[in-house]
Amino acid sequence: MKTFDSLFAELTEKATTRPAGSGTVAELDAGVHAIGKKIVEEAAEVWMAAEHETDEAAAEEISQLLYHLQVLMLAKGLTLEDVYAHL
Ligand SMILES: N=c1c2ncn([C@@H]3O[C@H](COP(=O)(O)OP(=O)(O)OP(=O)(O)O)[C@@H](O)[C@H]3O)c2ncn1[C@@H]1O[C@H](COP(=O)(O)O)[C@@H](O)[C@H]1O
Repeated sequence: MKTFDSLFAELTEKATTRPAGSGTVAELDAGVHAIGKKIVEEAAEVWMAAEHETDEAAAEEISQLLYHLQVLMLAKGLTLEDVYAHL
């Protein structure tokens, strides 16, 4: 099973090697403004799923929000340590 750290390592590799067809590369190319909008959209989906859908649906939406947060971290050049320092 993937973890937050292993996904970040995978996305870091994608950002470096830029394989064709990678959604991560496309999102990084779209820029911080577009990624930020995606985060807001996914956060709303997390909220709605938590209130009105199953626990599984909420967990899936949370995973998507975590993914987009990681893409934003990469776009900004932030590391896991930069974020963990504030936990
Ligand atoms: N975990 C994720 C992940 N979570 C969410 N997403 C993206 O976020 C979108 C969220 O989907 P929604 O359900 O909100 O649907 P949507 O709003 O219609 O989606 P879009 O129209 O924006 O594509 C998905 O379509 C994916 O593009 C993800 N994209 C990739 N990953 C993982 O990231 C890794 C690298 O992926 P690639 O860069 O695509 O190779 C792989 O391990 C993937 O499993």
